Amino acid sequence: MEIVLDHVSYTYQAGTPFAGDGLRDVSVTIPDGSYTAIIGQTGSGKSTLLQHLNALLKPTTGTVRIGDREITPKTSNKNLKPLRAKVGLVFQFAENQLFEETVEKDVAFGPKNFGVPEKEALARAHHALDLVGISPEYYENSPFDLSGGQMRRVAIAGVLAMTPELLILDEPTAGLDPKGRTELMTLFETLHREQGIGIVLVTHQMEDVANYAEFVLVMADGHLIKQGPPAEIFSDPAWLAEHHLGLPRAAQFARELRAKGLPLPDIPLTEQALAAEVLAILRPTREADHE
Ligand SMILES: Nc1ncnc2c1ncn2[C@@H]1O[C@H](COP(=O)(O)OP(=O)(O)OP(=O)(O)O)[C@@H](O)[C@H]1O
Repeated sequence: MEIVLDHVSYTYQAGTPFAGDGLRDVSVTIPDGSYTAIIGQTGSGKSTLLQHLNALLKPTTGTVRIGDREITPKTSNKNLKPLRAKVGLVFQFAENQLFEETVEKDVAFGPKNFGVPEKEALARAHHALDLVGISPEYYENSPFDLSGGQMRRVAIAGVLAMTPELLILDEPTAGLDPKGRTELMTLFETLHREQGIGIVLVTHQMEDVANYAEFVLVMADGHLIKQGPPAEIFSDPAWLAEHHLGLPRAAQFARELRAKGLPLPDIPLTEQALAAEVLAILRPTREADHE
């Protein structure tokens, strides 16, 4: 599902002395089925932008088109439910939204609330739990007895049980350990690749941008200040630093190696790509040593 923002601005508490701009004149297209990352320093408008992608917030001015639905400042809140099922939003610390007595009930709640018959809702819940790696032995447990990482997975299963076309993720791995982070990011990548689910990811982790995103939006002070593929976004470290952003570790390391004289042809963004480039340089040298 394509999403198009056309000159969208959003003001929190508009018309009060506490009014503050969340978004300022943002125009952007998020292509159908893409994997898009949104980066920017704290308070730059990333979460505000995300909430426009499933009409949780409506623009103060401008329009948002989500698939074939147009959302304007005047759009009524009625009939937005089907849209929110198609565009699943995983909030920061999603586990805080768990509330049911059992894991199974929590995940089935969304589809049931949407009028899906009990049996099908449970089948969807089981499928979603399987996708996130929660095995049947946990179905009858209270979600609150699980580990933090498992709770997060159950909350994500709740969103997946709605069979969304697009998954919006607000720092989904915040607070998880490295193994939990990798597992979740791999899950999203698999959903994207194998099921064609579009992903919009807000992250402060430049490695995740380099490893997974096809397209990047950079926010600053409510404005969209740059957009493009990761290689383009990460091509100017000085510009990134100006906006309190950094390079992925592999790119930083590659620059240091190059400064020390290693003739790297490109600045790779991922550890895998860096390893391949370094090996390609070392291999002929090693072969020569053996002759
Ligand atoms: N509920 C609110 N009421 C008033 N102002 C808000 C509210 N939520 C956000 N803002 C303001 O809107 C601007 C954008 O905030 P937003 O949360 O979208 O930024 P962000 O880039 O997601 O930040 P972070 O990385 O910390 O999550 C900030 O100036 C923020 O203070």
